[in-house]
Amino acid sequence: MLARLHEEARRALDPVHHDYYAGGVGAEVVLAENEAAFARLALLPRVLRGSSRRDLAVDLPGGRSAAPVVVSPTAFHRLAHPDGEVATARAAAAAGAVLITGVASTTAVDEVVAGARSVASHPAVWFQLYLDPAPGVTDSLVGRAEDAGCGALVVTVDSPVFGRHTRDAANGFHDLPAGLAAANMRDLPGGPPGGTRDIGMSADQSWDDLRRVVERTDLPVWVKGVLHPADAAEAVAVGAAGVVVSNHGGRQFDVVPAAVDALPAVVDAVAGRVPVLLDGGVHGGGDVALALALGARAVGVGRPVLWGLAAAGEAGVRQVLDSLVDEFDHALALCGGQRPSDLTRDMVVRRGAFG
Ligand SMILES: Cc1cc2nc3c(=O)[nH]c(=O)nc-3n(C[C@H](O)[C@H](O)[C@H](O)COP(=O)(O)O)c2cc1C
Ligand SMILES: O=C(O)C(=O)c1ccccc1
Repeated sequence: MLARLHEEARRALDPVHHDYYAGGVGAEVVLAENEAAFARLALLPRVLRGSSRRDLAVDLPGGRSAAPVVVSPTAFHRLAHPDGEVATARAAAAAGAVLITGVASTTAVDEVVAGARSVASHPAVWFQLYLDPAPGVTDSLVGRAEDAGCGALVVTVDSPVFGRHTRDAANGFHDLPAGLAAANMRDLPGGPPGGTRDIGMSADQSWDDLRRVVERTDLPVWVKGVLHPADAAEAVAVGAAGVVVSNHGGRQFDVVPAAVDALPAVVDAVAGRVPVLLDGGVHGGGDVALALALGARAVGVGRPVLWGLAAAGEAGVRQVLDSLVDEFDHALALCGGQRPSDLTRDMVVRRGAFG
């Protein structure tokens, strides 16, 4: 299903935009590893203890998700489809999935939330942002997310500098086409009147800057892009509500481990104090089950959502989410589980190294 939608998306997209979505940094080692690492793992099902009445819902700081699959933040959805982030938001809300909408969206966050609300009364939409070098810009973005009705903030910390996307450099893709803009970056302090500020990233950001955000908002703050267990502990110490284990889909640094390989140590460091999400390389319900068994409360999907959006707009995103959830439900049944928390680490083995 996902492979077919990716093929349809490839046909629908400008090849340069397809490369932007699909690509990674360096030799794209990490991009490939994220999926390959799942394929190296296997599940040992438990038997004679399941149920035909399965409950997939998970409660997270910032909202409930009907299943442990959320939409990871990805940039520029109107490159994929004219309905852009509104289509994504409607599909996520209809599926009951948490949507993490990004600062780099081509639709302003209040319109994204309005899209979600047009199909569900209490959709969970979270806002992803970077720590801008100008604190006033970060504060304005947080205010926009709060005013829009977002349920949580997700601060991405794996981008002290922007990743060097190999395919974009080869294709000369650096700017959005005319008519599209990073809508959340309009009319910010220090920005051009009526125009958009560049999305700010800085190698000078510190845990103090993150703490400042935590202290200035009532929203739960997730920290996205953690791989080192000590950083996960630091995130908890500054008041993060949750941690997202992620290597940005292989788009930042090509020398890091696969996300799922970094997950267990982070789960151990956090020691149940906050929930842990994982994204990167999830492309089937079995991957969802593996990540949950290793301690993730839920997983995020980035590119699969973009493929659904490019292939068939809102209906395509819905197909991606529904098929992942349906596959996960089937996997849970085959593992003798009734709810996501029935998947435990003792059920995961390394393929070829069991016993
Ligand atoms: C085209 C694209 C744009 C992305 N933009 C952002 C972003 O603006 N902020 C962010 O935190 N992560 C961003 N990501 C990373 C995703 O949130 C997520 O970590 C990654 O895509 C997960 O891997 P997957 O695509 O294998 O599911 C982006 C990923 C892609 C593919
Ligand atoms: O492309 C990305 O991975 C990404 O994170 C991003 C960040 C800011 C603007 C555009 C994309």
